[in-house]
Amino acid sequence: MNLRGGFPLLWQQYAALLKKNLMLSWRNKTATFMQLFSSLFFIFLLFSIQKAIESRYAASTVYESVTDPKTLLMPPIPPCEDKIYTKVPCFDFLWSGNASAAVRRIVTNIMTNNPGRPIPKRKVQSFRTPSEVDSWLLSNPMRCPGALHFVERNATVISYGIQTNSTVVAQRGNYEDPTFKFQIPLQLAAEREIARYLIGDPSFSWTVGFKEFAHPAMENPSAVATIGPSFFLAIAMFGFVLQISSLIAEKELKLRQAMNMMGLYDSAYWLSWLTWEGFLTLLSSLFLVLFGMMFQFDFFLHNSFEVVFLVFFLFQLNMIGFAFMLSPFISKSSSSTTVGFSIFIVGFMTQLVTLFGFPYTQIISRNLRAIWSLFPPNLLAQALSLLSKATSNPQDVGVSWNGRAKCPPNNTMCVITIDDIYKWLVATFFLWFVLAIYFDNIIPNASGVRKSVFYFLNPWYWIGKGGSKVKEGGICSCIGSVPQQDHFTPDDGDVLEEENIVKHQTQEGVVDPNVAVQTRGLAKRYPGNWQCGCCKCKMTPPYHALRGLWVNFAKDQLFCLLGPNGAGKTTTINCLTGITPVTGGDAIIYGNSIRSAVGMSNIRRIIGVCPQFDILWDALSGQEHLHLFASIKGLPPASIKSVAQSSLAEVRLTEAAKVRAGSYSGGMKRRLSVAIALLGDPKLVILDEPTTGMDPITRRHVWDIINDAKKGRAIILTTHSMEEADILSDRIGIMAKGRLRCIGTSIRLKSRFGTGFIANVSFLGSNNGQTTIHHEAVKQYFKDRLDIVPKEENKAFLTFVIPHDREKLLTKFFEELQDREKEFGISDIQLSLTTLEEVFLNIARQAELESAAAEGRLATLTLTFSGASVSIPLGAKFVGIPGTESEENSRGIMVEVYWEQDDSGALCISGHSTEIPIPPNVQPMPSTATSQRNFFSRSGLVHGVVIDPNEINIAENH
Ligand SMILES: Nc1ncnc2c1ncn2[C@@H]1O[C@H](COP(=O)(O)OP(=O)(O)OP(=O)(O)O)[C@@H](O)[C@H]1O
Repeated sequence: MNLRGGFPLLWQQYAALLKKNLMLSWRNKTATFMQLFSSLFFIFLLFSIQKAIESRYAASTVYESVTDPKTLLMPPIPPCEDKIYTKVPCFDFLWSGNASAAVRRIVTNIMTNNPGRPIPKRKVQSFRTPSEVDSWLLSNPMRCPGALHFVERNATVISYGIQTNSTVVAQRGNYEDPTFKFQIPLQLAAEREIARYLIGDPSFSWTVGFKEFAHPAMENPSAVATIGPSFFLAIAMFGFVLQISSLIAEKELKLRQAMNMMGLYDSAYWLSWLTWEGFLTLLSSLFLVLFGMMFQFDFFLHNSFEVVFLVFFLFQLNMIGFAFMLSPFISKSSSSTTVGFSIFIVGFMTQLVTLFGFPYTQIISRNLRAIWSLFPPNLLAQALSLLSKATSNPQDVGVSWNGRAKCPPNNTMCVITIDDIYKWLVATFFLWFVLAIYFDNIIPNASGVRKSVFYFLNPWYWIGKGGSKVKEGGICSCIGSVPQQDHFTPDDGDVLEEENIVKHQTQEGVVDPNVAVQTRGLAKRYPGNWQCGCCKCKMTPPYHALRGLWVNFAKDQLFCLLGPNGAGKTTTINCLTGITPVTGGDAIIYGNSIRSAVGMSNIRRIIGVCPQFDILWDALSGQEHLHLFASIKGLPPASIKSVAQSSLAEVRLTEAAKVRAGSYSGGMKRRLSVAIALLGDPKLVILDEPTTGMDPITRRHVWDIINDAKKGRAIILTTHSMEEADILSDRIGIMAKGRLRCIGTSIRLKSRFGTGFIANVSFLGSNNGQTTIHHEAVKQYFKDRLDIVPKEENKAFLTFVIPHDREKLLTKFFEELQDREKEFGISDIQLSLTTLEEVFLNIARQAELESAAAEGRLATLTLTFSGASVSIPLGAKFVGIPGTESEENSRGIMVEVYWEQDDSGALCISGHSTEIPIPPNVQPMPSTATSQRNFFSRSGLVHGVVIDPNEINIAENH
C-alpha cells in the first residue's frame, strides 16, 4: 500500500489529531462546558459584588459629580421606627430637665411643631437629669435614636445638649447617616423652640438649610478592577488545567509514544493541540465579553469590544502556552489540578501587588517591569486596571481600538498601554511555545528518553536528518563513564552458529534478501538511579537488560521470543521500535539502521507494533482509533474507511466498532491493538504478548489472523503461552537474563533441551486383578529395558519420561512392546517429545543457576534430620555437611537438595534427600562461598560443601 509522506502526511495527521481533540472535548462535556461557560458564573458574581458596592454608597453623592447641590430645609424629627435595627416600642427622643416649666413648654412645642408630623406624647420620654437618661439608655438599648438635655440657666439663657446613637449601620446594602437623619433635625427643633420661647413669639421664623459642596465624582470602586483579575484568572485556569491534564495523560498513558511509533510528526501534534485550544479559548473569551455586556458593566460597554476581547483572548491563549511549557515537567495527570491551583494562588498574590501599582510606575526600573510581565496574570491585572480606569465614571468613553496605544485620558502618566500589553502577551506566548517544544525534547519522556540539551545546535536536526538522537536518564545524568559491555560467548551451539552467521554477514557486507531484521550485538544498559534513604543517597548500578543479541529474523516467518519475566524481550522490542535508545550494537530493519534518525523514520513507516499494554483512549471507539492511526500512518484518505472496516471485521469487532474502548473487555482491547498493528500493510509486525487476556476461542481466532499475516512480512512475537509459540512460530529464541539461550524450530528445541520423550501407555478395560498384573508387567518391562519408573499412573494408563540418552534403545524397545501388546493388555501406545514448556523451564532454571553462581548468592538449607541450618550456594545439587565425619562415615554425610522456582522465577529450596555417606574419591567443588577463609557465613551459618554431581554419577557407576 502506498503511504503518504511529506507535507500531505503532515496535513493528514494534523486534521486527524484535530478531530481526535474535538471528539475528546465533545465526550468530556462537563469539562468543556466549564471551560466555555464558567465565565457566566464569575461575571454573575462580579455583578452581585458591583451591586453591593453601589448600594453601599447609594445614599452618598461621593461617586456622583455634584455641580448644583440641593438644599435640605428644616428636616423633621423622624419616627424612631425609621432607625435601622430599632426595637419597638421605641421613643422618637428622650429629654432631661423636666423640673423646669420653661423646658417642659419648649419640649411640648418641639413635639407639636415637628414639620409634617406632630409627635405624640407616648413617643417621647422625659427625665430629670442627663444621668437618668444614660441609665435608661443603658438598660434599654436600641429603643431611641437621640436625646436632648436642657438646662434653664436664667430667664434669658436656656442651654441644651444632644446625644445621638452615632453608630453607622447598614441594612441590605443601605447605609444610615445618623448625623443627617437624627442629629440635625433634633438640633434644629431644639434651637427653634428655645429661640421662640425666649423672644416670646411662637411664630418666629427659623429656617435653616443644609447644602453639600459642589464636587466632582470620585473614582467609582469597580468590581472588575478590584477583584476582576482574580476572577478572570480563575476562568482561565479551567482551560489551563484541562490542557495540562490532556497533554500529560497522553504522555503518561504512552499514547503519544504509540503515535510517534506510527510515524507521527511532532509538529502535527503540537499544532493540533494549539489550534483546538486556540479555538476553545476564542469561544470562551467571546462568551466572557458577551456575558459582561449582558450584565451591563461599564467596563464591557464603554471600552471597545475588540480591545476587551483581545485582552481576554490573548491572556487565555498565553495561559495555554504556559500550560504547554509546564507539561514536560509533570509526569502524572493527577498533579495538574495541584499545579493549576498553585499557579492560581501565586497569580492571585502577584495580581494584588500589581493592583497596588507595582511595578507599572515611572519610579520602578524597566527591567523589573519586564521580569514581572513574564507572568501572564500580572499583565491581565494591569490591563484590567487600565480599562477600568478608563470607564470609572459613567461619562467616561473608555479605550477605543484606535486609542489602545495611548494612556487613558484620566491616567496620562501610565508606563504601559493596552497595546504594549498585547505585544507582551503575544511575545511571551511564542516564548512559552518554543520553550514547551524544547523542554518536551530534553526532559525524559514516559520511557525515560530525552534528547541532548543542545540538540537544536545540530544542523542536521533542522533538515530532518539527525539531531533526534536520544539519551536516557535525567538532564544531569551525563556524569560518569559508560562501563564497557562484557562479551559473552554463547554456550549453545545453535546460538553461536547464528551469531557467527550474522557477524560474518556484517563483516563481509553480505545482504541476505531473506532477512527482514538483523540484530548486530544489540545491547541495552539502563543507567542507575539515585536512591535516597533517610540520610544518604546512593546510585544503583546500571542494569544490563540486553547483553548482545545477534539474530537474523527472516521474511515471511514468525520469530517467537520467549523468556521468563525480565529476560529482555520487551527491551529488544523497544530498541527495535526506537522507544528506547540502544547502548550497544545495532539492528538493521529492511536496510535501515535503528541508530540513524533517517533510518528510524523509514522504519516507522514499515512497522506495525502491538505493545505489551493497550495504548488506547477510553473515550474513542474502536473505529475512531483505526481511523486516527490509519491517518497517522499515512494511508490514503479514500481508503481509510474501508481499511478500518475490514480490520474491525478481521478482529471480530464490527459490532463493537462504535463502542468506546473504555467499555471494551481486556480481550477486545488486545484485538483492537492487533488490528492497529496490522494497519497499512507493514513489512515488519511486532507483537508483544498480543493474546494476553483473551478467551481460548478468541485466542485461536487471533492466531489465525497472525498466521495469515505472515505472508509477505516478518513477525516478531513475544508470549508467555508455550502453546501459542508452538503453533505460530517458525523459529523460537528463548532469552534469559538479557541473553539468547537457544534458538531453532520448536522440534529442535524440544529434542535438544527437553528431558526426552514421553511414552503414554493405555490399557484395555478388564477386571481389577488383571489390570494390576498388566501394570506391574509393563513397569517391569520399562525398568528392565530403559531403567525408568512411571512419572504418572492410574487405572487407565501409565506415563513414562524417557531421557534422551536412551534414544538409541527406543526403536527396538517399542518394536518389542508392540509385539507384546496383547500380553500386557495394552490398548494404545503414544510417543511424543517433551513440551516446549519443559524446555522453557529448563532454560530459565539454567540461567537462574548461572547467575546465582556468578553472583555467589546463598540459600539456607535446614536439615530435617538434625534441625541444623547450613548455608549453601543457590542451585547446588549435592552438599556435604561439615562436622558429620564419623568412624562409620569418614568423609561425612551429604544430601541431595531439591530446588524449585517461585512465581518470579527465583530458585528456592523445596526439600532434600535423606542423608547419604559421601562416596570416597569425591572432591568438594571450589565455590565462592566455601573458598572464603571463614568457615562461617556472615549470618553465622556453617557453609555446606558443594559436591560435583558428575563425580557422584561416576562414584555411583563404580
Ligand atoms: N527503564 C528501565 N530502567 C531500569 N531497568 C529497566 C527499565 N526497563 C526495564 N528494565 C529492566 O530490564 C529487564 C528486562 O525487562 P523487559 O521488560 O525487557 O523484560 P521482559 O522479558 O519483556 O519481561 P516480561 O515478560 O515481564 O514483559 C528487567 O529486569 C527490567 O526490570
